[in-house]
Amino acid sequence: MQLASPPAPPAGPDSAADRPDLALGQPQGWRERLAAWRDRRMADPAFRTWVLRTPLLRRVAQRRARQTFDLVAGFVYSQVLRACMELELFERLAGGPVQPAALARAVGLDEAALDRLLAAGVALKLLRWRAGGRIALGPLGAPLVGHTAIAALVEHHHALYADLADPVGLLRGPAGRPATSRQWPYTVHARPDSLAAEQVATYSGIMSASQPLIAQLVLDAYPVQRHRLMMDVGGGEGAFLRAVARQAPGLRLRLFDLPAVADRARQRFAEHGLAGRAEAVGGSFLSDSLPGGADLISLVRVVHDHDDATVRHLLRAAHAALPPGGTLLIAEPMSETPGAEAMGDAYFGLYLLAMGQGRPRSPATLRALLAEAGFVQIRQLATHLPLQTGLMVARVPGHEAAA
Ligand SMILES: CC(C)=CCC/C(C)=C/CC/C(C)=C/C=C/C(C)=C/C=C/C=C(C)/C=C/C=C(C)/C=C/C=C(C)/C=C/CC(C)(C)O
Ligand SMILES: C[S@@+](CC[C@H](N)C(=O)[O-])C[C@H]1O[C@@H](n2cnc3c(N)ncnc32)[C@H](O)[C@@H]1O
Repeated sequence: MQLASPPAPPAGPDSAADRPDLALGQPQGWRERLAAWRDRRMADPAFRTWVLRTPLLRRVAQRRARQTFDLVAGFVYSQVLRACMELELFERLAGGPVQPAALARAVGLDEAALDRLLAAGVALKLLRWRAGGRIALGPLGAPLVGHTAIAALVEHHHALYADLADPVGLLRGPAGRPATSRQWPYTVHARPDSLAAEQVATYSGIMSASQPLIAQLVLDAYPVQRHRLMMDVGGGEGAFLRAVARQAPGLRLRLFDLPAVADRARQRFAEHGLAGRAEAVGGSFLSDSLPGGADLISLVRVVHDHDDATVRHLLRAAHAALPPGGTLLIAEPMSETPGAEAMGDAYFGLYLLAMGQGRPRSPATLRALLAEAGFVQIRQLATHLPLQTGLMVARVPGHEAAA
């Protein structure tokens, strides 16, 4: 089989790669020069066409083309998922395959419109066709049945979607407050401890609803039961501590959060029969000292919400509130998470930008901040599902006085 040779590199200004007016960089060393040559070839339409016609290379090109198309069209896929969730299709299919006509009547769509959504859902593996033209759950849709955590997160994305309609505008610094930042009022309020109940209700609800994505993963990775008193700082309505209470019956629990949030947590503890074991303390770690007495402090999805100066203050406060030998546990999406890079640096990077403060941090960055605050024995814990959460533990130097 005679393989056509690759086309000669393009010359002249018409090649997209040859825009000297835009080119800013220069390769340094042979590795970068080789990479620059490769990149220029990939920017050449004739070369891409040649690769797609070359059997040994075609599969690579097709995979890259699909990956690129998914980047281009990903926002459409997200909205297909949102439509399926808004119409509760997964729950309606949980009992087995359904005729599209019956589903159309149930969701109030005309059949042609529903057919368009069903075809998209099948293409995205959320749904699948069954014999007789019936529609059923697909491999990605089945785990979403009754998944209130993901449903809550998908529903709350309307603000982020609006903010990312103009991503460069967001990056340049939006004229007004991004819609996402309004969902998290403690990021824009000078005295977050003065936030009223109605101002904290929505975000606290989203966090509680999404806590199941995190809690068991943390508890599988770290034995909280080895401690006496655990204080969850920024603990929200206490969903994480309620999971801890089930896992470690002997552990005393304390939650620290803004007063209006602590009130919600106190009510939830009472509702779950934990009033005698779990206390909720209202305050702000920006202005108040953290209560002492805990030998384990957790920060679950808190550190990434804040810029470095606040993080340094918070870590020093945690260090001061722990006894010698006390432990700090940080659980949150982290940058540079192997296998979940897009989650850490693309999703949370832009999410926290739209939130107006905070950033995803790599374990190495967190390690440096923890060491700066005086923590030692800093280590990252492996989680079986890197999606969404990295875990780090650190200790206050010294040994705890004998109990
Ligand atoms: C024969 C059988 C039964 C199976 C064989 C095949 C097989 C093994 C199938 C596996 C099925 C299975 C177990 C699937 C599991 C699927 C899972 C676990 C899916 C999980 C998806 C998680 C998602 C999509 C998480 C999304 C999280 C998001 C978007 C989080 C957003 C968080 C935000 C906005 C936080 C905000 C807080 C702030 C402000 C940043 O601090
Ligand atoms: C993203 S939520 C995480 C909640 C919970 N840890 C979870 O993972 O579900 C961040 C939490 O930090 C709390 N928070 C924000 N600023 C605070 C402050 N200055 N002092 C105390 N808590 C604060 C918020 O009220 C909220 O409950």
